[in-house]
Amino acid sequence: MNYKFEFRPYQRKFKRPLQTSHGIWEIREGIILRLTTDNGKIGFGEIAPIGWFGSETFLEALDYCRNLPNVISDRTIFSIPPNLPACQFGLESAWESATLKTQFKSAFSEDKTPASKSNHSGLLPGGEGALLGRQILWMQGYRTFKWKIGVLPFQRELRILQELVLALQQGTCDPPVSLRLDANGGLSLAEAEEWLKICDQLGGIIEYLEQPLPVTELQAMVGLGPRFSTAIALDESVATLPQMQSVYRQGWRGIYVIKPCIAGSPSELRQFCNSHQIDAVFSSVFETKIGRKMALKLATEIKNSSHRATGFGVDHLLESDKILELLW
Ligand SMILES: O=C(O)CCC(=O)c1ccccc1C(=O)O
Ligand SMILES: [Mg+2]
Repeated sequence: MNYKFEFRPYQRKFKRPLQTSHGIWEIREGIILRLTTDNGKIGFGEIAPIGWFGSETFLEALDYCRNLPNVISDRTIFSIPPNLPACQFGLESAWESATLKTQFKSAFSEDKTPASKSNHSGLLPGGEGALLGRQILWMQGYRTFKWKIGVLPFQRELRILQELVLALQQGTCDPPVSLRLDANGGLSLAEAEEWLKICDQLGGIIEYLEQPLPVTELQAMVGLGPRFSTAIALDESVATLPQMQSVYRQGWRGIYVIKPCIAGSPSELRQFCNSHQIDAVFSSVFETKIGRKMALKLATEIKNSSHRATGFGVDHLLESDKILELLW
């Protein structure tokens, strides 16, 4: 089968530049794809790379799209090289929605009811902003939160954490409130041990510490696991499917944060997750609703991921993606 291939680059600003231990992020750039079948069916997809996280860069993805012909075949879609995982995701998801028997009602609509918020983790603003951010996200229905650490000096972050935890512990809640800490690979081993000790003392409210050490320190993270009761989740270390396969082979049986939009081919991701009993948390890369729809579909299909909140509570950090409707 052949498909007409069209693409539109987009830019979306963060309301406030996002600070992680990798640096500052001001604008999310991505590409919306549209495939049209011979009989007029349309499918949308999204390429939302994060170069600093281990996928191709936006420019590499753009270059790939610019070099594709106006008409492509199944062979093109299923032979994208592994160094372009966000392109694999974008094209294959556009293909899936164009060839699906029942088409999505609208590529641009999504579920925004408050009830759905409690299944998502809300990403708190960095630093002190987390405290006000928690109040707002709480009122919106979030009960799982994530906060970035390794950004400010340790003592300051510790004081904010203590306040945050006190606020979260007020009143009772079913299911219980939980907080995830994400270091984005920015801690030293000694700092990671310090944070894990503190987490252990907080009585179970910390669901996990995410990517404490850099990608190169897998064995050290494996070694931390049994020494603390707070769980460790890998994120940067499992950015793409080949990385997931590699850390699985190396014995990682802790949590995998899966960002479908940069992981690679959706069908290969389904296959990997359904053939290994991995503890998965699905997470956003600040994609638009186009990429999110496919990412959440995967999260639902992959059975063993159901008990943990998914990390898609991020829209409050970005300008609206309404402009998408004007692309075509
Ligand atoms: O996972 C979440 O809850 C929110 C998404 C998130 O934190 C994130 C979004 C884009 C790039 C990196 C990360 C990260 O988890 O480090
Ligand atoms: Mg992370």
